Amino acid sequence: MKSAMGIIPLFRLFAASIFVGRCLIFVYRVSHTYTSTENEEEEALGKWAWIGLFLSELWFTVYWLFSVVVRWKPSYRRTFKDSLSLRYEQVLPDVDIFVCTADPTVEPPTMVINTVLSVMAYDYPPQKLSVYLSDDGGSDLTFYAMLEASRFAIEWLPFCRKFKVEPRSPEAFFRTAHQLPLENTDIAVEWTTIKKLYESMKVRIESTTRLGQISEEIRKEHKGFREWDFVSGPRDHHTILQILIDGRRAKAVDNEGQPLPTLVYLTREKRPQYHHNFKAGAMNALIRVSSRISNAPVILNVDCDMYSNNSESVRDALCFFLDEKKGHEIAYVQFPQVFDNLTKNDVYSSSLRIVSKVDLHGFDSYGGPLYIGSACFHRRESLCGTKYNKACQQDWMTIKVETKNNEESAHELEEICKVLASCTYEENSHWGNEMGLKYGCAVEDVITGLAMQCRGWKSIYFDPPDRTGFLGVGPTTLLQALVQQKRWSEGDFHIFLRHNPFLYGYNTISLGLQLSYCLYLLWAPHCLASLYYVSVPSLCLLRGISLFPQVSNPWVIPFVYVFFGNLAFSLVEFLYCGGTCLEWLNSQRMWLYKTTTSYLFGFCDNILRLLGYSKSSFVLTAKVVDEDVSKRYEQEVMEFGTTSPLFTVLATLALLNALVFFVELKRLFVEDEPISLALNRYGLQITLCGLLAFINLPLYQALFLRKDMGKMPTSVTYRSIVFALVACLTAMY
Ligand SMILES: O=c1ccn([C@@H]2O[C@H](COP(=O)(O)OP(=O)(O)O[C@H]3O[C@H](CO)[C@@H](O)[C@H](O)[C@H]3O)[C@@H](O)[C@H]2O)c(=O)[nH]1
Ligand SMILES: [Mn+2]
Repeated sequence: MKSAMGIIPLFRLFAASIFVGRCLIFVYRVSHTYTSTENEEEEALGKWAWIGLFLSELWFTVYWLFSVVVRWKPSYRRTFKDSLSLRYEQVLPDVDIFVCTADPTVEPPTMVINTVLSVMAYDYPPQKLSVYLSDDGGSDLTFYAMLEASRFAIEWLPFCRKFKVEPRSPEAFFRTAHQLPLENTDIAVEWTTIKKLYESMKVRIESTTRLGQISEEIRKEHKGFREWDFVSGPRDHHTILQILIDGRRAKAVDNEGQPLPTLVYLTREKRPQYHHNFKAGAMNALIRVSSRISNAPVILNVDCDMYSNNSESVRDALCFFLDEKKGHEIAYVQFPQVFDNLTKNDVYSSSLRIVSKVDLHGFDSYGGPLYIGSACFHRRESLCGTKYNKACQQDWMTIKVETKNNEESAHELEEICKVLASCTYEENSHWGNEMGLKYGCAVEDVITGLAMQCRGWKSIYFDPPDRTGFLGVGPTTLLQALVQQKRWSEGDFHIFLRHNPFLYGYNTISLGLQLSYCLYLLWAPHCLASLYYVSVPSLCLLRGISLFPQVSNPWVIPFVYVFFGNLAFSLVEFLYCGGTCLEWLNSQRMWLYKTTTSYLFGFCDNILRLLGYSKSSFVLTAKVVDEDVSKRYEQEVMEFGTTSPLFTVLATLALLNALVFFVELKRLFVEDEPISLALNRYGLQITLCGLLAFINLPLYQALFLRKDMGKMPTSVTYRSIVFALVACLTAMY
C-alpha cells in the first residue's frame, strides 16, 4: 500500500455511519431492558446481563474511537538519498549499531552473526560505523561466532560492495538468491568462493555450538576466551569486553584495503543479587560503553533476530535527522518490523500488517510512532535523557567526535570501559529512569519512546517504499505468539497505569497521539469486554434470556450494521494492505485468542503487581523450533502440544460456544415451538454463538480429531470439557 490518502474521505464517512450505529445501540440499551414473563429471579439475572453487555459495548465503542483517531489522517514519507549524498557525503555522522542477544540456545550464534554482518555491510563509510553486540547469555559460543564473523567480514564487505548485494545477511542472501549468475564468470567465481567460505564458517560455528564448548585449538586463537575461565554462569560473571575489530587502526582493513567498521563484543557484569533489567539494562550498558569508544551521535538498535534487508537504511534515516527544517527535533526514526519466516496465510497473525501499514502511519501524523524495540535509529542525545530545547538545534550531526581515544590501545580502552558495564555503575544514578531505556516495564521500548516524546522530542515512521529495511523472526507456535502478546499487553497496560500519556504527555504531546497510544496501552483491559461478549450471551441463550432485539424489530439494524460493517471494513483494509482472505480470517481468530488469554493474563499480572505480588520477567521468543513443529508450521496447522493455562481458557470458551450452539440447534429443530419464533427472538445471539464456534473449528480439530504431537494435550481437553460443562449446567439450572 503506497498511500491511503485517496480513500481517507471514504473512511471518514464510513466511520461516521458506524458512529451513528453505535449511538443507536446505546439508545436501544438505555431505553429497553430485559423483561421476563417467568419469574423475578430470571428478570434480575437478565437485567444484570443486559447492563454488562451495555458496558462492554460502551468499552468497544471507546476503543473503536481510538482506532478511528489513528486512521484519521495518516502520513507517508519518502527520502531523497541523492540530495543527502550531494550535500553531506563528506561530513556524514558516525553511527553506532547495537545488536542484542540473550541466549545462545534460543538465539543461535549463526543467526546473531548474520545480523551483525548485515549491519556491518551497510552502504556507508565503514570507518564511521561501529557495531556492538550485547550478549546477555554471556556465552563463549557467541563470542566465538563473533570472532569468526570479524574474519569473514574481510571478504564479505568487499563482495557486497562490488556486486551491490542485497540483502547483506549472508544466510539470507544465499537463501534468497540461490541462482548462480552464470552469464558473468567473474561474479560466478567470486560467488562460489564466498559461498564456500560462508558455509565452512557456518559448519565450524554450528559444530562448536552443538558440542557446547570451545575446543582447546580454538581457545588459542584469541586471548578473549581466557575471560571465560572466571565465569561461573550466565547470571554470575564479570564484564567481558573485547574489541574484535578496532576501526581506528590502520590494520583494520578488508581484502581490498578499505577500512572495516569497529566491532565490539560485550557481556555486561551480572550478579545474582543485582537485577539486570533485561534488554533495557543491556542497552544502557551499550550506550555507556559505546560513548567511550565511538560516541556516535546516531544509534541504530536491532535485535539479533532482525537483520538489515536494505543496505541504504542508514542513509534513509539520516535524511530525516539531517533535515534542515525539522531534523533537530527528531529523537528517533522507527522502521517497520517485518518478518521473513511467516507462512502464506500467517496462522498466528504475527505479521503486524495493520500495525505497520496503518497504525504507525497514523501515529506519525500526530508527532511520531512508538519506539517498538528493533529497527530504530536514535539520536544519542535524546536517548540519554536530554529534554528537547532550542540548544538542540545546533549542527549536532556534523560535530566531529573527540579523537582523544586514538592514543589508547584497544586493551586500555577495554579496561576503562569495563566499569561502565558493571552491576554497581547504575547505583544512585538516573540510568533506567531519566537516562537511557527505562526499567521495570515489559515493553521497555514503548515506555522509553513515550518518555522521549513527553520530553518534547518528535519521532518519525519510515516504511521504505521499495525495499523493506529490516527482516526479523516472528513467533512460530501458538504459545509463543500468545506469550509474546501477553508480555506486550502487560507492559503496555503498565505504562497506562504508571506513565499515563494523558498525564505525562499533557501539553507536550498532541491529544491525537495520546489517544492513539491508548489503542495499544489498553489491550489488557480489553479482555474484560471481550470475555464477557464471548461467554455471557451464549450462556444466557441456554437459559432463554434474549439480550438483543428481535430480528423483526428495526432496532436490530444498528447491531447488524455495526457488527458486520466493522468486519467487512477490516477485511477490505486487510486486503488493501496486501493480505489474503484466509490471513484475515486467521487474524480475526488470533485477535479473539489474544484478547481472551494473553490480555487476560497481562491484565491479571498488572493487578497482582499493584498488590505487590508479581515481579517482572522477560520470556524470550524462541527463534528455533524442532523439525516436527516447524513442519506443521509450514503447513499452517495450529500448534498446541503443551499444557498451558492459556490453552485451557481457549478450549473452555470454544467448547462452551460449541455446546450452546448444538443445544440451540436441537431446540430449534426438535422442539415444538415454531422455528421462526425462536429464530426471531434469539437470532442475533445464535449467530454470535455460531460465528464463535465457526472461528474455533481448528481448535475442535486439535481437541478431538488430530493425532499428531501438536494436538491439544488430553489433560487440557478433559479440564476444559469439565469447565465448559460446569459453566453450561450452572447457567441452565
Ligand atoms: O534479558 C534480555 C532479554 C532480551 N534481550 C533481547 O531483547 C530482544 C527481544 O527479545 P525477543 O525474545 O526477540 O522478543 P520479541 O517479542 O521479539 O521483542 C519485541 O518486544 C520487546 C519488548 O517486549 C522489544 O524489546 C523487542 O525489541 C521487540 O522486537 C532480543 O534481541 C533479545 O536478545 C536481551 O538482550 N536481554
Ligand atoms: Mn524478536
